[in-house]
Amino acid sequence: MHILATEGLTKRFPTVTAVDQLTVTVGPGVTGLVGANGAGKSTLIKILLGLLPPSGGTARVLDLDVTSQGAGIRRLVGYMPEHECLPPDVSATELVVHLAQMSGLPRTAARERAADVLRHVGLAEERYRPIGGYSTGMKQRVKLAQALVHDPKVVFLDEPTNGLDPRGRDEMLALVRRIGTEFGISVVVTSHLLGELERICDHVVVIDAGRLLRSSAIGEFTQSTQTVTVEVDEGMEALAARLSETGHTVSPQGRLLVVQVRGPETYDAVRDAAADLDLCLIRLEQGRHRIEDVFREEVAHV
Ligand SMILES: Nc1ncnc2c1ncn2[C@@H]1O[C@H](COP(=O)(O)OP(=O)(O)OP(=O)(O)O)[C@@H](O)[C@H]1O
Repeated sequence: MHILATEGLTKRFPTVTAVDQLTVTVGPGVTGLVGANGAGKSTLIKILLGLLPPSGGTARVLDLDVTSQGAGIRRLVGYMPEHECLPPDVSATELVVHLAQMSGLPRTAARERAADVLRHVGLAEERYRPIGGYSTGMKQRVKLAQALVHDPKVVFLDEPTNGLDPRGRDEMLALVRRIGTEFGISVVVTSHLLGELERICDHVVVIDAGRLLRSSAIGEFTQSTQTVTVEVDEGMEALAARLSETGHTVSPQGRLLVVQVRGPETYDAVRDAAADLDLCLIRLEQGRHRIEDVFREEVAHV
């Protein structure tokens, strides 16, 4: 079953079309929703939660319609909003227990469940202190805990690494990945940093100015642009010429030669060319374009 499916989904604000004829489906697992600031990620999430009515098109989450079944969707989906929205004068425990009760759990179960999720997100003793004194990283964890407390099937995490330092980012990304793998909850996570999502997602959806740019499994993203880096002690020009003759695209980078991989035969071609030319092959290293490079190329072609 699809986690979500949209068809021609559109959201117009008075001066901007934030989501523009978006047709996309997302399956289970960890999915990254990538786009620059203002691309329409938050607007899309709010529509999917049934919090913002679309101007056109349709969207379903867990097979529920966003315009008529929003409450049903919010029972099954957890939401971590982008911006800070936490009350400063209550503790994380008080807030998360309260929200667990709001979602329908009796008090004892709510307390147990809140303690569990706060532990999972890495908030220990500090959970009893008022949130106003927390660091940004701790506040992000509280937002994540409240998204998980009603045991959702899916969570929408809007820029969970926002405002975090590099270590905080790494920890948050690892946590997001664990939610998808160990907890078995499907995740839709947004970021404007493509490199981040590459590390933790199974699937990536790229949007630009509200339009779908690409939706594919992480492997497909990088496979089509695979390269191999070759280093020889000398004779790089001759090797480059020979590989070009066999139809390969090569580009010298300093002492290295980067060859576009067309298939397994590319590795044979490099080996054979080096042997024919009697070159000493020092390095043959598989490289992949990062999603960021793929994204740049696709934007350039739009
Ligand atoms: N309530 C609103 N009224 C008018 N315009 C809005 C509203 N909400 C969003 N927008 C506009 O819609 C566009 C998409 O905004 P959105 O917040 O969805 O982007 P985003 O990809 O989440 O970016 P960011 O990460 O910066 O939040 C932007 O141009 C924004 O200014």
